[in-house]
Amino acid sequence: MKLGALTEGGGDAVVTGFAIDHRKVAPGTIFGAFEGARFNGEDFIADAVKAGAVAIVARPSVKVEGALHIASEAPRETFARLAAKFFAPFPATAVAVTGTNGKTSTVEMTRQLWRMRGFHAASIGTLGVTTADDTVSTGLTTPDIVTFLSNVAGLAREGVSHVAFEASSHGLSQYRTEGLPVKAAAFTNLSRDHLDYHGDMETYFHAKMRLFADVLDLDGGTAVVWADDPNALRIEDLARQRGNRLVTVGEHGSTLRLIDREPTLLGQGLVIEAEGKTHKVNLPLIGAYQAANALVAAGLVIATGGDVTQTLSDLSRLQPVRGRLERAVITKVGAPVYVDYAHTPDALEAAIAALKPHTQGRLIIVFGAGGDRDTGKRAPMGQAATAGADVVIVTDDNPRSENPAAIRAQVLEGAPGAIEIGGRRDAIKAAIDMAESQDIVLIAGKGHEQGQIVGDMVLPFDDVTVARESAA
Ligand SMILES: CC(=O)N[C@H]1[C@@H](OP(=O)(O)OP(=O)(O)OC[C@H]2O[C@@H](n3ccc(=O)[nH]c3=O)[C@H](O)[C@@H]2O)O[C@H](CO)[C@@H](O)[C@@H]1O[C@H](C)C(=O)N[C@@H](C)C(=O)N[C@H](CCC(=O)O)C(=O)O
Ligand SMILES: Nc1ncnc2c1ncn2[C@@H]1O[C@H](COP(=O)(O)OP(=O)(O)OP(=O)(O)O)[C@@H](O)[C@H]1O
Ligand SMILES: N[C@H](CCC[C@H](N)C(=O)O)C(=O)O
Ligand SMILES: [Mg+2]
Repeated sequence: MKLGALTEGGGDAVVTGFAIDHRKVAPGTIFGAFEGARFNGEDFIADAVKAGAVAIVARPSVKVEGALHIASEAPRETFARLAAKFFAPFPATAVAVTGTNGKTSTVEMTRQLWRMRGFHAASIGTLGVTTADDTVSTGLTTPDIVTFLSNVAGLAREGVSHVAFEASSHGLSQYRTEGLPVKAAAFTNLSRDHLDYHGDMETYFHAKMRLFADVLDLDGGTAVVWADDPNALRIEDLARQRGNRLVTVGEHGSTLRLIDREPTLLGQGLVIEAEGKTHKVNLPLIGAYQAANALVAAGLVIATGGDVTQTLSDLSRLQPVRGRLERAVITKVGAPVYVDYAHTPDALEAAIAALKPHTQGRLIIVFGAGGDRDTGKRAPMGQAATAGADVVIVTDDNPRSENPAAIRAQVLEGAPGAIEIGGRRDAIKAAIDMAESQDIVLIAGKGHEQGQIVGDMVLPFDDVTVARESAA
């Protein structure tokens, strides 16, 4: 592609790719120079030009020599728009999910529901890029803009027509998922997380709102809203103002109204009112939170043309999502051990509430909090665990650069009297050894993760495997 086809005054120079890291610049690359949290990309402009960059997207005040300066007050946004032109075409149907908890589950369920209708579908998020054939990890929930757009374009080349992606608040505030038409955008919920990055809840909420204010298609786009969240009305108002269609789901929903939910042995029976009819669904997953995510996923499928009755009936064939209330093993005495990715106070509450109706004895929880992330959520996580579980074991999550004992102490502030066992393997073993036949063990915080981040090292660690080894 010629630079002139992307931007005015670009001329005949050939564009070969896009990069936001100067170390990835090759001859013909357009380099995006952004101010970040740790570095200022503008410091690497000269190096990028030396490496062959043909154009630099940067603020107007910045000096660029030897390449075209594409000046913009919002360089991340401009870069995303140009990169999207370069990487297009994309799958015809793209939808995005934001919210504090439930994004991964919802995009995965959406992918499954589309697949049941015979579409070539994919999802992108914390679990990586998932298609019917495999899952490829990207490292982040919302990859950087170049990885994201090239992945989505690659999916289109493979014949994928439907893609559902997670839009994390970090990703939204850094314009990591812009540029492709988004036909429907979903909001799952808002609760405390990531205040280390966003500062306060209102700023955090506004980062998420960007999905509905800027990213969702203006023409014909649909906002899908979990109507039982206290912030739902703010999203609904915005969607109405912009003239977007609305699909609302939940007890307060009007498109899919949840009338009843009864836990069964292996799942739950849902009664849903839609289009004036009552539908009964046997969802093969436990927990109110999984019902919520399944309904949001159904909302996205309906928003992109799915038939209401068919979509609701397909919910009974959903497969579990990796690391979300995944039953890892049943101990020798008969206690089931679940692994869940709850790493916020609200998620812990939801995971505990999901297991409570299935527990005849005690609920034993093992969890910790990640290092180098929101420290203010630690004590509330301790509180949520103590309020809901009968036995609380506080252990390590991913300490990263922090002192693990100090993280545990902050969690324990909210969980006085809890048992403290630093090593995650020892903690899981202790919980499993302690469990009697009627008890349930919940190992929370790491879900599908395959490693424990300690300092700069990633040590192999999988909660499911460790639980199985401990129960053997
Ligand atoms: C805080 C945060 O989100 N940081 C991400 C962000 O960094 P940043 O823009 O602040 O970048 P920076 O490192 O300060 O560098 C500034 C610019 O200089 C460039 N650079 C930097 C160094 C160099 O030698 N050359 C160079 O060109 C960088 O590529 C960047 O464009 O952009 C980088 C490139 O895409 C990401 O790698 C980085 O993720 C870090 C590693 C991270 O840990 N992110 C986590 C917190 C995150 O994003 N998490 C969310 C999860 C949320 C959820 O699911 O709840 C996610 O979406 O994964
Ligand atoms: N709708 C929900 N309401 C409350 N808690 C939920 C909900 N969905 C999921 N959770 C909790 O959050 C955990 C993470 O779920 P999931 O991975 O789907 O969320 P996510 O938004 O993708 O998280 P992340 O921000 O880490 O990417 C689950 O294991 C569960 O404990
Ligand atoms: N996407 C989440 C993952 C948290 C997982 C937890 N195990 C931790 O390390 O804190 C985040 O970046 O906050
Ligand atoms: Mg996720």
